[in-house]
Amino acid sequence: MNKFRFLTSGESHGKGLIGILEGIPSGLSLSSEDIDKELKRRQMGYGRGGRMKIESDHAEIISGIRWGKTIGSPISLIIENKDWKNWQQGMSSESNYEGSIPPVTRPRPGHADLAGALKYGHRDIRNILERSSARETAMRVAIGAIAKKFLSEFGINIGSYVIQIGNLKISDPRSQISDFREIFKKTEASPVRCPDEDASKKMMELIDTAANNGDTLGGVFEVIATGIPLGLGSHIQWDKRLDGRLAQALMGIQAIKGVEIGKGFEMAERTGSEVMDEIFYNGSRFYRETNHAGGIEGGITNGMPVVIRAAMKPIPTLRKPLQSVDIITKKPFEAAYERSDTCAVPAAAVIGEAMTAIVIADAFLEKFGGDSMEETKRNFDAYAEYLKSF
Ligand SMILES: Cc1cc2nc3c(=O)[nH]c(=O)nc-3n(C[C@H](O)[C@H](O)[C@H](O)COP(=O)(O)O)c2cc1C
Ligand SMILES: C=C(O[C@@H]1CC(C(=O)O)=C[C@@H](OP(=O)(O)O)[C@H]1O)C(=O)O
Repeated sequence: MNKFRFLTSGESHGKGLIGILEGIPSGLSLSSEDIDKELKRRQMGYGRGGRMKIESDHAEIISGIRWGKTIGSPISLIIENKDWKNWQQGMSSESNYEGSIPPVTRPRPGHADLAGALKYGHRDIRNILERSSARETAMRVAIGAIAKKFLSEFGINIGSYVIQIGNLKISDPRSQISDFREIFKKTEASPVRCPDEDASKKMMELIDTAANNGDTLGGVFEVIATGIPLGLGSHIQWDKRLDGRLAQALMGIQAIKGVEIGKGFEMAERTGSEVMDEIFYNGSRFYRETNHAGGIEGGITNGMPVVIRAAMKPIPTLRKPLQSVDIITKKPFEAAYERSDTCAVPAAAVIGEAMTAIVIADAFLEKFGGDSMEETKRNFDAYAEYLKSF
């Protein structure tokens, strides 16, 4: 990733999150409302725990935007952690507060706790869990919102929906409703971000049952990017392939354990004649009648919508005790529980959209990037003309 670069910093219960991004051309209209509406979508979703009642995320724009437009310099953002007020001493950078809260010495299975403490030489696991927390994804969604706004200027839109919670799967919504806008509208109306109304209710019941049993759930979501021009990514080197770049970006979300493009794993059990998308020509352009490939062949977009699925494991912190060993006493204990999400697949889907937008914006800038929006549009329009005349 190089045309669109970003870094985040910030601990879950620290003062806040910081993000710096570079690569957005000058002249893109952008406001903090554009970003906050995506932050709000990430915070909603049935199954979240007590922390989401404390936070109400807002991105403050620190640099890179003047009078509502990008100026071409790096954009930096801050999102405050409202929970910080409860942690001012425990998370202070000042040495005189050392020891003001007891160290965390009990590693939670399924978290970075044990491996992180051993690797970084910490006897207080808080030094690991604060950064491994998915709180950091709020900033990724803020940065993704900027990527989305940029892409929307070129007719590219990115949405998502949940297709599975625990073992409850819905059949592919794209096989029933052909208009993506309709699928996304139904999704936004569902507390679990699932376009199937009946399944949404059953998914909420499953989440309630898991919570009552002190247990947690994972699931699967799908991200769709429409309006994608043919020719993003490349076959010429492993790290330029767009499918590989998307897989890394999605897998880089906390608790995501599987990613597939198009029919993905299902392709492995079918014959070639069942899953290749045949090519047709209608007198003015090449087209496909199917999209099993999920819009990418040979690492290059082929003009069809890009379709990505990601599988999320169940939330690792459970009210039901799990066996672990204290890193100081070396004695077994049953993990204590304070608060946690029961299921965060709906939120992960919104984060998946953001990561997809970031990767696609990067590939888009590689192909069409100018220093200003005007120049980028000129490059894009010239390419569209070239494709028409091919
Ligand atoms: C939106 C979101 C919310 C999450 N909330 C929690 C939570 O409340 N409690 C928890 O134990 N894990 C939660 N997780 C998962 C952990 O962050 C993740 O499992 C952990 O950092 C270990 O990383 P890994 O699962 O990728 O190995 C959440 C993940 C996401 C994406
Ligand atoms: C704070 C967020 O998610 C958190 C991710 C998380 C984890 O372990 O990943 C644990 C929980 O935090 P806490 O331990 O403070 O209750 C979640 O609420 C967020 O999404 O903004």
